[in-house]
This record gives sequence, C-alpha cells and structure tokens, in this order.
Amino acid sequence: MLFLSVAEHYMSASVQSTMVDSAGPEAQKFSLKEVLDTFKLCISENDEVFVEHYVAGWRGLVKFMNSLGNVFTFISKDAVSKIQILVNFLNGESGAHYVTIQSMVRYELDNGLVDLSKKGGSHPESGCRTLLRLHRALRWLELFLERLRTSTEDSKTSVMCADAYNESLSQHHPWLIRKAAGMAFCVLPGRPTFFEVMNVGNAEAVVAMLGDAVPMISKVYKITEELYAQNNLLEIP
Ligand SMILES: CCCCCCCCCCCCC/C=C/[C@@H](O)[C@H](COP(=O)(O)O)NC(=O)CCCCCCCCCCCCCCC
Repeated sequence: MLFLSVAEHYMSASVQSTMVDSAGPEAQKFSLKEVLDTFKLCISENDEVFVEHYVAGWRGLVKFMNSLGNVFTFISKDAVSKIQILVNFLNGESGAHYVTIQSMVRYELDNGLVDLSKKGGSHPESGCRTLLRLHRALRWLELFLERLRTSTEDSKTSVMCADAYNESLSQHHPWLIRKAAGMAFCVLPGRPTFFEVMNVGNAEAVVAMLGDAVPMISKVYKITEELYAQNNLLEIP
C-alpha cells in the first residue's frame, strides 16, 4: 500500500514543478538557522540531551521536508508521529523523567517500560524505542548535510541523499521502505532550490552554516549513540 501510494505521487506529472511553489506560508518559514539553534540548545553543560529541544529540532526538519512537496508526506508523517509520542511522554504525568534522554533511559529501564525483545511486550512505543528511530535518522541527516556542505554546484541532492541513506538508515529498513525512499529521493529538488529553501542567504552562507550545524548534530548523535550502546538499546525492535 505504502509503495503504491508513493508510486502514485511519483508518477504525478506536476510534482517536480510544484515542489516548492506549493508550500504554504507555514512551510516557507523554515530556516536552517532555527534548526541549528535548536540543536545547540539540546546539549546541557554536562552533555545531557534535552528531549524538548531534540523534538523541536525534528519539528523544524519536518517543516523543511513538508516544503519540498507531497511526495515526502509518508516520511514526514512517520517522523511527526514519533515526535508526538515523545511530546506525550514529556507532557504526561511522568514528564519529569523525560526531560533528558539520559533520565528517560534510566527511568524506562528501571521500571521495565521498554520492550527489549519482539515477543508481545506491553510497551511497543516506549520513549527509548521511539527516540532510537529518530536517532538513526539523525545519522542520515549528519551524513547528508556533510555531503551538502562539501558539494559543488553540479552535485545532485538525490545522489547525496541516497548515498547518505544507504550508508546509514537503510540498514534498518525493510525492502519496501527502501524502495519508497529511493523513489522519493529521485524527485528531490536540485541543490540551488535546496539552498534557497534553507533560508540562510547565498551558497557561501549556507555552506558556512552547515559548517556549524554538522558538528552540532554529530555531537548530539554521538552522545545518544554512546548512551544507547552502554545500555544495550541499539537494537530495540
Ligand atoms: C529532504 C529529504 C528527505 C529524505 C528523508 C530521508 C530519510 C528516508 C526515511 C524513509 C522513512 C520512511 C518512513 C517510515 C519509516 C518507518 O518504517 C521507520 C521505522 O519506524 P518503526 O520501527 O516504528 O516502523 N521510521 C524511521 O526510520 C524514522 C524515519 C524518520 C525520517 C525523518 C526524516 C526527516 C528528514 C528531514 C529532512 C531535512 C533535510 C534538512 C536539510 C536542511
């Protein structure tokens, strides 16, 4: 079903030409600087990661993706539902335990709130599991943005995106999702449009900002990766 609906979008003749023009006023407000600032706020003085800013960073990225057109909806919907799960924990009665990723891991593990194996557990959507999915996607983002940063005028965003995906997130996706993602990459706008949507200024300014953004995102990724590795959480089903 997913494959078919993506294929449908893909076949739609006008997708490419309306990609950015069709974006609503809300989507147009995306700015890479905002996302960068949010990820900067993520890390505390003692290297804890604030869930609130982590999800805010993802919200900004979703905004960017939505401004690229409907073909990316199946991707952004999944990201939005995962963001929402984490926001619900944060705003719920145990919210105080979800302030940082570190406190969330401690709380969920201490209280048996994570299904660590596939067999019919009672916590299929734990904070740890949900954040792991976004964390894996963050690695894709880190690789993609680094490719963008070092790209040249004639580099293809579709190729950079696919290479970053194949090197990271794809390893966690089944065949069907990989195919659908591959088709979505084919209709990504070119580098000039991409840079424009980032809302930073000319290409040099974008490259400079990416130079700030990538290490920041890498740091958030690294802290989370180490925490999950220490707690054997990297393979939560
Ligand atoms: C801008 C181009 C966007 C390309 C996005 C590349 C990532 C491709 C991911 C394809 C995910 C397909 C949707 C479904 C995924 C789920 O099956 C899968 C597993 O979840 P489950 O275990 O609960 O079933 N979910 C995931 O892996 C989480 C995916 C989250 C993807 C978020 C992608 C956000 C991309 C933001 C783009 C921002 C570009 C920024 C440039 C400044």
